[in-house]
Order: sequence, then C-alpha cells, then structure tokens
Amino acid sequence: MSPTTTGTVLDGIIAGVLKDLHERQLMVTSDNLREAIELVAPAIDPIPRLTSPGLSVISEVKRSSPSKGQLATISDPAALADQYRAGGAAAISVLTEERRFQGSLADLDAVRAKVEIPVLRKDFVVTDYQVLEARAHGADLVLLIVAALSDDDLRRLYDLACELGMTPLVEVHTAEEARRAAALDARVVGVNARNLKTLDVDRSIFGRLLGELPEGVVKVAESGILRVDQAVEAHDCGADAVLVGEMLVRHGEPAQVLREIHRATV
Ligand SMILES: O=C(O)c1ccccc1NCC(=O)[C@H](O)[C@H](O)COP(=O)(O)O
Repeated sequence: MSPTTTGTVLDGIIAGVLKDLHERQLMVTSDNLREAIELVAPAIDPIPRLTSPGLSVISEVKRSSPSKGQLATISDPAALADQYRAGGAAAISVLTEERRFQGSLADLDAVRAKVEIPVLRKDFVVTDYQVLEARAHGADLVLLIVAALSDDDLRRLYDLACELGMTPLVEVHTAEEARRAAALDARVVGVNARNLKTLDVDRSIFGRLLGELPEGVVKVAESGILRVDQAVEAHDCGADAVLVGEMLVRHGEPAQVLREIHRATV
C-alpha cells in the first residue's frame, strides 16, 4: 500500500501514523481485530441523525492540532462526549491520531462505552487494518480523506467499511476530489475548509464545491467553524451537518452552543 499524499503536512502526519500502526500490528493482528468485531454491537446508521431537521452537528473530541497546537485539556473524553450528546449532537467525532492530535483508541473506547449515538473514528486511515480497528473499537463511521488515497485504495477501504456496517465519511477539499467521492457513490461527503497542504482555512470552499456533490448525498461542512453564525451560514449554504472541534472544546458549556445552533437552524 502506498498512499498518495498531496502535501507536506499530510505526508508528515501519515508517516507518523504508519509508524504507530506498525507498532500496534505487532501486538494485535487483523485476525484478532476480526474476532473482536464479532463481539461488538452492530454499527449504527448515522444518516437519520445527520439529516434530521435543523443543522446536525458532528461534535469532535479534539485536544490539539497541527494548525493551532494545544486546544483543551480533555481528561475525560467520555464526559465531554456526554455533554455533546445532551446538547443534541448528531454524532461524536473522536480523533485517534496520537502524535499531532493527542488522541487515542482509548478515547474512542471511552466515548463508545458512554454514548449510544453514532461515533466517528477521525484519523488518517490508509490501510485495511485501521478500518478493522475502527469497527473493533465500536466506531459507526470512519473518515476517508480522498487526498490521502489512490482511487484503488479509496474504493477498497470504502467497500471494507461498508462491509463492516460502517458509514464512511468521505472528505474532499477540491472539485477533483469531489468528483472522486461522487464516483464512489459515497452517501456522506465532508467538504474540509482546511487545506491539508497549507492548513489555511477557507469556509467558502463548501459553497463552491456544492455543485460537484451528487444529489441526495449528506453534505457535511468541516473545519473552521468558530462561531454559531458561521454554522448557521453553512446551513444556509446547503450543509446538512457541520463537523466542529475547536469551538466546542474551547467553550465551557458546549451543550449550550449545540442548542443555540439547533434553535437557529430548525
Ligand atoms: O485541525 C488541524 O489543524 C488539522 C491539520 C491537518 C489535518 C487535519 C486537521 N484537523 C482534523 C479535522 O478534520 C478537524 O479536527 C475537524 O474538521 C474540526 O475542525 P475545527 O472545528 O476547525 O477544529
């Protein structure tokens, strides 16, 4: 497997991810993961929640990031996820990448054990093993970043996730990537406002790529939403859902923010 990467930031992140992955594979085999998958509850279909009235919010457990550094001390990710649930989050996104985001599979386990709403494994998934891991740790959705994958890998990982009952969130940032997502027949597509080459954020990209997304696909505006009015703007522009990290983890009362977004868009 040789992931196709398009920028130095993404290259660097994936290089670290592959090193950590190698360590885990020495301890837990793919067969072990397949055995574990037999024992976990079936994946939840997130689409009803992502398309319910008003703007749905995929609420992220995010400690740190390459663009902003440390964002929040999250000692109890399950408690944070529960606040999100109480505020009406459609799903919880859990960053599991360790080096740059200070996430972990333990965070995913803790959140999964706490909430009964859909959970996204948010990572840089480039191998079958990581898709198996996501399901074995109870994820309902898995992120596939088009810029990080060749067409063959994207198709194979997409099909594997679906075969395991999960819903891939297929992330794009350019018109060409949007066309590649459309060719997959992806049911849920995220338009990332953050350029993973430069880390620049441009929220207008969502509106510009809208015409490239197939009718009927669940449209998620990702990244850079730092105020409620920016979430409302994404809704007005046609987003079914937003994926929000920083605004929620920096706010003392994230459930209030989620309720405000719901009130403003329902
Ligand atoms: O957040 C970053 O700096 C980042 C850098 C490189 C690759 C991915 C990155 N973030 C992952 C995400 O997709 C965001 O955590 C997510 O969309 C939420 O973004 P935000 O609301 O801006 O925290």
